[in-house]
Amino acid sequence: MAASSSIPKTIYLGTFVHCVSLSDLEIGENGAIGVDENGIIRFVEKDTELGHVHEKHPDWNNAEVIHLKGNGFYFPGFIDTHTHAPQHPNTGLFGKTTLLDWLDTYTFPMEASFSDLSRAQTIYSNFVSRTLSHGTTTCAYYATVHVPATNLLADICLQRGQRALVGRVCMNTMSPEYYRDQSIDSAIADSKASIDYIRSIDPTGDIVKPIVTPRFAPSCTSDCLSALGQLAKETEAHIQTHISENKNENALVKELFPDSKSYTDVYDTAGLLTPKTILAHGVHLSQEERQVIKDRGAKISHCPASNTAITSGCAPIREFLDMGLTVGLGTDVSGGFSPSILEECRQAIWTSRFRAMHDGDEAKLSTQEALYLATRGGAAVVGMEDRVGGFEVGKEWDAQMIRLGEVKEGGDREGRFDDGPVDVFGWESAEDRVNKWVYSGDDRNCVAVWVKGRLVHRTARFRD
Ligand SMILES: O=c1[nH]c(=O)c2nc[nH]c2[nH]1
Ligand SMILES: [Zn+2]
Repeated sequence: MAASSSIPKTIYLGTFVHCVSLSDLEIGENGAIGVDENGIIRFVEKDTELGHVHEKHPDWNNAEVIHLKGNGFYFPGFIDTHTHAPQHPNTGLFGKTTLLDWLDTYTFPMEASFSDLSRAQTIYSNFVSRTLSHGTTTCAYYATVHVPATNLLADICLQRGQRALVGRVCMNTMSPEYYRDQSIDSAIADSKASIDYIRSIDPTGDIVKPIVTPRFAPSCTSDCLSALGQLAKETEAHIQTHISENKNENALVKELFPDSKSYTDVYDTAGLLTPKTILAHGVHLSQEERQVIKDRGAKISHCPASNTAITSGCAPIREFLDMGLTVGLGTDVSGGFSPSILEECRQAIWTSRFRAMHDGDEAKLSTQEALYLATRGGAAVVGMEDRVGGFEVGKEWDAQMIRLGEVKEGGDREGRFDDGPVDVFGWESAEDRVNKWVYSGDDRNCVAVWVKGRLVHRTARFRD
């Protein structure tokens, strides 16, 4: 169960930055946001001061007040739409592998070791802390095939207050003997057991929810995929899987499913493409496949760091956005080499520029667009667009407090760099400060994080 925490009614004062559309960032200086005891935003005031707020909202006179000092700003919590918590110890370990040999060399041995619950406890609690410290307030997690360890990951997220979709991984074929589901019946029973457990610890699904997780088409027989589609339907659960990440993988899918029209068709036939489905990668999807995904209302998790690290390719995100697909960002640890969605924003921007070198300048993603994918786009991918992703009355307070380094006139750092890598000299506009953060900020700049009004991470610079 979640540690019971009473949240004081709080007024947050300072600069607020969020995306109002794919291409527009709103920067409100001298703002005030009132968050009630349930973590719901009750008012948003622009260009104001505390006295005026108290005059306008007299029943908030006793509310706690948090002033954001210096040159920082509040930003919505990041949403990681695809990552693998058990692969955290392998972060940065991929050598020159590509997907299929990477799985055999690094991934399966690490995931298999999660039969040991104390190991799972160490790695999962570390990874949840790590992602929170980077401002990730919601995460769609792959766990492993093990029910106890998967349930433990859900326990940890609930206890720490991070919103999470937690999935027991299904893989009944083409996987090592030491790490696979032994039958379709046992795979479905184990997934059902994990779904039931996660719903028992958080019946409202406010913080943790289950997600049906076929690893990817080559790891599951078509009967297993169909049984998982049926399970998702019966339990009204979310679904996550990988699709069209790598060319060798696509060739394998063609060989394993000769009667299917395409990779997308394999999932469609199994009933796995729904409005609650998250498809990671999609680098090599044909136009027809993209249209089927759109027609089914399924969503795309763009994982650019992973796509580059294991040399899968550069996903055509501009084309996806132009045709109206819903897209968010995923760190895809440990194909991806960082747990940070801020890093993923940069990688999405770089990848779009590599596409632009062939496709023309329209392919480029702007800073604003990357931030949109990291927040509102991600919220839509995980089905929480009415609750999180921006600062509006009625939304929940999932936010990070960003503080940047301040260079004092004539001052020297004297060896102190704990305020992060971004130096602000004082003449920068608020928009400049956001850009400096996106291109060179890191977790040292994320000094506090809230989920549904609860403080879930803080550093020494919060309130110093
Ligand atoms: O990026 C990936 N990570 C994985 O663990 C995986 N399994 C199948 N396909 C995958 N792709
Ligand atoms: Zn993945």
